[in-house]
Amino acid sequence: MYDVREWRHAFKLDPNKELSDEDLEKVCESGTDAVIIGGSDNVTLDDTLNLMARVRRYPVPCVLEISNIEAITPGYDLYFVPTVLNSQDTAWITGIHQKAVKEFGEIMNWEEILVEGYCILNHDCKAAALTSADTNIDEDDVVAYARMAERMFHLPIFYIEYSGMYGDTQLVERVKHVLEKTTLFYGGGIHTAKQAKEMAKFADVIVVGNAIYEDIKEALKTVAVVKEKES
Ligand SMILES: CC(C)=CCC/C(C)=C/CC/C(C)=C/CC/C(C)=C/CC/C(C)=C/CC/C(C)=C/CC/C(C)=C/COP(=O)(O)OP(=O)(O)O
Ligand SMILES: O=P(O)(O)OC[C@@H](O)CO
Ligand SMILES: [Mg+2]
Repeated sequence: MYDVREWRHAFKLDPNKELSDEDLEKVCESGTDAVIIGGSDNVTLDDTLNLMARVRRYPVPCVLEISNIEAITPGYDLYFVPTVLNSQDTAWITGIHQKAVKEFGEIMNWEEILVEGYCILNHDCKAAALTSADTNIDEDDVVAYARMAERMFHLPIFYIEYSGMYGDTQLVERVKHVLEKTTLFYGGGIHTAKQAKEMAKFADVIVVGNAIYEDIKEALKTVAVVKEKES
C-alpha cells in the first residue's frame, strides 16, 4: 500500500540505532502500514543501505525520509522529503532541497517523492536544534502552517513533530479540522497503545519511533489499536 492517504500507522527506524533481527522482524510483520527509515543525526549511506536491505526481506512498504543528501540511495518504495515550515533558517525550508534537486533533478522520479511540511514543536528535540525551529508558537500559528501546507504549497503531508515528547491532542484535533486534502501525520512520544489510540482519533497517521528501541513490546501494541478502528 503506497498511498499515504490510506495509512493509519507507521514505524520510524533510526539508521543510527541498533535493532536485532528478531525485533526488526516484529516491526516489519506487525501490520503497520509502512516502515520509514530516518533520523536527524549521524545518518550515513552505509547505515541507510544496510537497514533498507534488512527491511526489504519483508513485504511492508519501505520509505526513506531524507535528512541529508549523502545518504540518498535508490531502492526504496517512496522518498519523503521534509521541509521545516517553522524553521528560522531557509536552508531547512528550501535551501538544501534546491541543492539536492540540482544534483538529482535529471534522475528524480517525482511519482515516488512526497514532500512533508514539518512543524516541529518539541523545543528539546534534536531536529528542532538542527533546523533552528521556532517552537515558541501557539495553536493559531500551527493551524496557519497547516493551511499554508495544504492551500499554498499543495503538500501531500503535514507533519506535527514532537519527536521524543508526547504532544497536545487538542492541537492535533484543531489542525485536523482545517485539513481537507493534505494527510496529517503525528509523531512524538507515543509509547503505549492508549496514547496511540488517543492521537489516532485526530491524526490520519501516527508515527512511532523511539519506543521501538525503548520498549518494543509496548511499541508493537500501538498497531492493532490504531488499525482496529477501520474494521
Ligand atoms: C539516487 C536517487 C535514488 C535519487 C532519488 C532522488 C531524490 C529522492 C532526491 C531528493 C531530493 C531532495 C529535495 C532532497 C532533500 C534533501 C534534504 C537533506 C533536505 C533537508 C531535510 C530536512 C529539513 C532535514 C532536517 C531534519 C529532519 C526534519 C528530519 C526528519 C526526521 C526526524 C525529525 C527524525 C527524528 O530524529 P531522531 O534522530 O529520531 O530524533 P530524536 O533523537 O529526537 O529521537
Ligand atoms: O521517536 P518518537 O518520539 O516516537 O517520534 C517519532 C517521529 O515523529 C520522529 O521523527
Ligand atoms: Mg528518534
